[in-house]
Amino acid sequence: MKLSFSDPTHISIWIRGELKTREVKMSTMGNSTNIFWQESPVGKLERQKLLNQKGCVVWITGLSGSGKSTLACSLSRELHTRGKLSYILDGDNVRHGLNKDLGFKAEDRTENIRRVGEVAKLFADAGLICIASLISPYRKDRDACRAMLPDAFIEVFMNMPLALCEERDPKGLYKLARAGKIKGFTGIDDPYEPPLNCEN
Ligand SMILES: Nc1ncnc2c1ncn2[C@@H]1O[C@H](COP(=O)(O)OS(=O)(=O)O)[C@@H](OP(=O)(O)O)[C@H]1O
Ligand SMILES: Nc1ncnc2c1ncn2[C@@H]1O[C@H](COP(=O)(O)OP(=O)(O)O)[C@@H](O)[C@H]1O
Repeated sequence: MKLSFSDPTHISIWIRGELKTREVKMSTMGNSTNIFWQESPVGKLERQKLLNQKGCVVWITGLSGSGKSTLACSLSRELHTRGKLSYILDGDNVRHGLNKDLGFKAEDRTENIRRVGEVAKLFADAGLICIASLISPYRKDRDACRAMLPDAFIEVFMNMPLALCEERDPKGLYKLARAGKIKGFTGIDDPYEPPLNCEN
């Protein structure tokens, strides 16, 4: 609970039954000016203890049809069976809500990955095992997510040949892309950059 704000550079808050004074710095982040970091009274370690697990992000990347969602679902089910709390952020699903304003041009994909990376970071901070399954075709975008989560980012590459993914084509999208009815489809006329430092 915030108690006083008389000095603009310090606030007093109760943390675990103790009144502490914390320095707060006013900052500018992107277009957000005059903002302060609000400390939480419950710390990350306390959340980990409550949940009996450590938060992290399992980032599954690969071509459409490579098996990302299938693996995400099996992993989540297995973790649940073992009493571990997880949550899946699937590209298709996130594009139904948070990222429905984004398409598939390069800058939109980059923004898609950035937002999912930020959300995944919050889930991991909350103590969950966050499973992100997105094509995430550009190495620099995945690496930016890794940089946000030191020691808590597990990158899993679904290393399936394009020919196999295309043969599976469960949504018929490769067929449409080959027919020129979808432009900029990953693996066909948009690049996929495989990881250089994945964990699998
Ligand atoms: N142009 C193009 N390229 C690739 N994929 C396309 C495209 N258009 C639609 N889709 C469908 O969108 C799903 C991928 O969304 P993602 O958010 O994972 O993509 S990305 O990470 O931003 O590249 C992807 O889902 P998955 O097949 O599960 O990978 C497709 O169903
Ligand atoms: N290990 C696997 N072996 C054979 N088929 C698989 C395997 N994993 C997924 N599939 C199948 O491949 C297709 C694409 O899987 P999916 O998980 O939807 O891929 P993605 O999420 O990468 O688009 C689905 O029909 C799925 O049943």
